Amino acid sequence: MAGSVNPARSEWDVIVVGGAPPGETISLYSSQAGLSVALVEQDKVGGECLYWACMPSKAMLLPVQLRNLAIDTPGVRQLVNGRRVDAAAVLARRDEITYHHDDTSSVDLMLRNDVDVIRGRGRLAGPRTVEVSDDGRTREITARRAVVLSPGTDAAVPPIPGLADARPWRSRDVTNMHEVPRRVVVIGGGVVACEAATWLRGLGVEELTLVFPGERLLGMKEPFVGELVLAAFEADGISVRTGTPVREVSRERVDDRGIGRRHGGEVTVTVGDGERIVADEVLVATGRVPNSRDIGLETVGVETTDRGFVEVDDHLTVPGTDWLYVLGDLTGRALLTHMGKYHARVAGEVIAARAAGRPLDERPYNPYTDLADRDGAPQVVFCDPEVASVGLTEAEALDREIPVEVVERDFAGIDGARLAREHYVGRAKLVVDNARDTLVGATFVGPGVSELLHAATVAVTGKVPVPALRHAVASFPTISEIWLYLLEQLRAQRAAA
Ligand SMILES: Cc1cc2nc3c(=O)[nH]c(=O)nc-3n(C[C@H](O)[C@H](O)[C@H](O)COP(=O)(O)OP(=O)(O)OC[C@H]3O[C@@H](n4cnc5c(N)ncnc54)[C@H](O)[C@@H]3O)c2cc1C
Ligand SMILES: NC(=O)c1ccc[n+]([C@@H]2O[C@H](COP(=O)([O-])OP(=O)(O)OC[C@H]3O[C@@H](n4cnc5c(N)ncnc54)[C@H](O)[C@@H]3O)[C@@H](O)[C@H]2O)c1
Repeated sequence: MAGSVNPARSEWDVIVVGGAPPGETISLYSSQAGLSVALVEQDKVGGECLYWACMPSKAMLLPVQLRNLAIDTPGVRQLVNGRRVDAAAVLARRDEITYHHDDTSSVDLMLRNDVDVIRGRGRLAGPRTVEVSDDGRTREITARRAVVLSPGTDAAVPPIPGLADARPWRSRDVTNMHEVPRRVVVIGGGVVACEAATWLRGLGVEELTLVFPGERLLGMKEPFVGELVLAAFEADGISVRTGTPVREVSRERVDDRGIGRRHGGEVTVTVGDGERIVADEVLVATGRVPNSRDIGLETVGVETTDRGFVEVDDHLTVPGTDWLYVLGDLTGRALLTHMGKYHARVAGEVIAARAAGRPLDERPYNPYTDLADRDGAPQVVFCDPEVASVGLTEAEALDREIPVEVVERDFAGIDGARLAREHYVGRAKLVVDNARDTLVGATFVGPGVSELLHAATVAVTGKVPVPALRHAVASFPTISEIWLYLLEQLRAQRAAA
């Protein structure tokens, strides 16, 4: 069996299945707590995030944002002279960011921290038991304290006639593309679709169409988000077909030359009332399927939800057990790397406490309880303009019967925004729980707003009273002064009420 572990060894305190950042984090936490740990990874330590998702996508998005900033900045615009980014240079840098898919440094980090790395496919084979298969060989290993599952998700391919047979690009292809097709149709209007559209167009796709049945781009966010992103996409020459179902996909010549290379000849995507869009590649970006099939859940009597996720309690423990933990996307809570790493820190504390026989205390903000998912996870969508949000939207707060007051305004008149770009377009909204006078949600759209988000996350998670926020003074001239303008508007609204 490949790996760095004595093949005769068969027992550890903690066994982790899946080596993306959540799996790495809990391995380090458990090892630092003095527990012996084996991390089982079937592919590369670093996982989807490092090689196929967050990191390669951001490596392509940041140069595109920078180029857009340049063409909106007199004095720098002239240097760019209308050109798009140098795709070959951006893709080369992307490959450096993903370490050319070499996981040596991630494995070394584990080994330096006394985490044993076992290469192979892990599968539960009964309580505290994991079967690992690699290269046709299988062995069973056992955990004295905990088994942790973090096997993530895969891209969904909806049952649209002809789609699967056309071998569409999926998220791994578009994040690891080696060729820039001239014409692309993106099926979907969510996070992957919006980010991918930004870098596809930025890297030189000439005809780009997004198609999906929903009303708005990023439909789960505040309504103004989709409107502003749509306007920016259309201004950049991207065609967006909202409210448009995809009927059929066909491709005469299928020739899958591997991830990130064209998978065949022309593709025809039939949409709406029969309109046919012809492209060189079609990308499917319609959500994720959890990797819960064939990980042996049935051997310990655990069922998945209808969508294939595994429900856990707020200690990230599978109910009815004190040894089986689930982290990251497989929980279905928030499909985000930072939330998976947060799960790992919470579960890491729980495992260490249980191993030491310490009770899990129930005080507010104790380290053993996942609070952040309940209040709404922070997320940045790195299209241009960026979208940054945390907590509940107004609609979600109303659904929870929270007495809501909202304040919403654009960035006009804010000197930091005038300085940031010649034509800064952005908008922000705070959702306030009127009874408690604390924020329950915040959304920002605009260039550079990702850096505004953590202040909002602190305010929401810390339940900072609005009167206290008034004393948190934003520096001049930054775009953070949006906070000042929103709070002043709230004050005026209240005075007028
Ligand atoms: C295109 C794209 C961009 C994204 N960008 C961002 C972003 O900017 N920020 C953000 O927060 N989130 C982003 N996400 C989401 C983020 O990638 C996921 O939330 C995160 O990777 C989830 O971590 P995970 O541990 O649950 O699973 P994964 O990252 O999917 O990792 C699972 C690991 O487990 C391994 N594995 C699976 N089954 C087994 C098994 N049976 N045995 C052994 N090993 C196994 C896999 O090989 C893999 O290494 C993005 C997602 C996509 C698709
Ligand atoms: N920056 C980030 O934080 C980041 C970036 C990328 C992905 N992610 C994570 O990855 C997850 C998956 O992203 P995603 O964009 O694949 O899913 P999503 O849930 O964000 O969006 C799915 C989109 O597909 C559309 N859709 C669904 N079925 C369809 C069909 N049959 N035909 C056409 N359109 C259809 C939906 O209307 C929606 O617009 C997200 O939950 C997100 O948390 C995060």
